[in-house]
Amino acid sequence: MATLVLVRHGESEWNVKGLFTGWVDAPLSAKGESEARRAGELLIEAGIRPDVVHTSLLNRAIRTANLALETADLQWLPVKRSWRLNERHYGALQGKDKAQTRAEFGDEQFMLWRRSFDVPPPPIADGDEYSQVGDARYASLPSELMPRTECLKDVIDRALPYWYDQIVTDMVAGRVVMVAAHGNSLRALVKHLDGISDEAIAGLNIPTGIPLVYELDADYRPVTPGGRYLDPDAAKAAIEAVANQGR
Ligand SMILES: O=C(O)[C@@H](CO)OP(=O)(O)O
Repeated sequence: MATLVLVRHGESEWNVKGLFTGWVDAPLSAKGESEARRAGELLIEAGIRPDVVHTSLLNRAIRTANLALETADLQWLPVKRSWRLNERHYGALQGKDKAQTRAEFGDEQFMLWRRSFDVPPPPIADGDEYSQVGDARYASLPSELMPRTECLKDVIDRALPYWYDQIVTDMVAGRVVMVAAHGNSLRALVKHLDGISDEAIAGLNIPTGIPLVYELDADYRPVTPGGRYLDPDAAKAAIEAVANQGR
């Protein structure tokens, strides 16, 4: 049996402002930092000690992992990072206010962009102030792999190679793996793990900063579908809050 810990980064300053974030490198809010430390405490309380950590290339996930590991006295753990764990690229919506977008385009379009499986927002222009083209952290990414927008299906397509090549490989080697990533990149992994349909995935939201633990069988499938949040009550309330963003 393998143990996998998924942690969405703590609340970011752009979560507070209600802005579409995507690949924009928004920092954690003060509350997000304490959520990240709490994630470390929850790991200690649950007696879970990761052997290796995977993060995206975005500071909010990196800092969440750092703060959780510092709290759990595990700063020495090996860490691997990849753009493949980044948040979904939100295209031309990056930097836009969620409530204003909903008011302008209506509920249906807003939710299609936010939660549908295969409808991406319009692409972002390379010269846009919120484009990541030219960002040094993606310098080794071939232009054809650099997203200008993504739907959840695109995120699954770019995250699964990393899942199989890096995360599963670590688990095959007997390591407890922690992944610090994002609302939509974790939705992609959870969809794969739990075999959630393209329709049902629209209803799945991931709360910030609360570790979600999966025990996986020999085929790296969940023993208990949905895994378990280490603080289920806090997770329930936080899931509601994510679902209601922009309202
Ligand atoms: O803005 C974003 O990048 C994401 C996560 O914060 O938002 P949403 O939950 O609307 O997909």
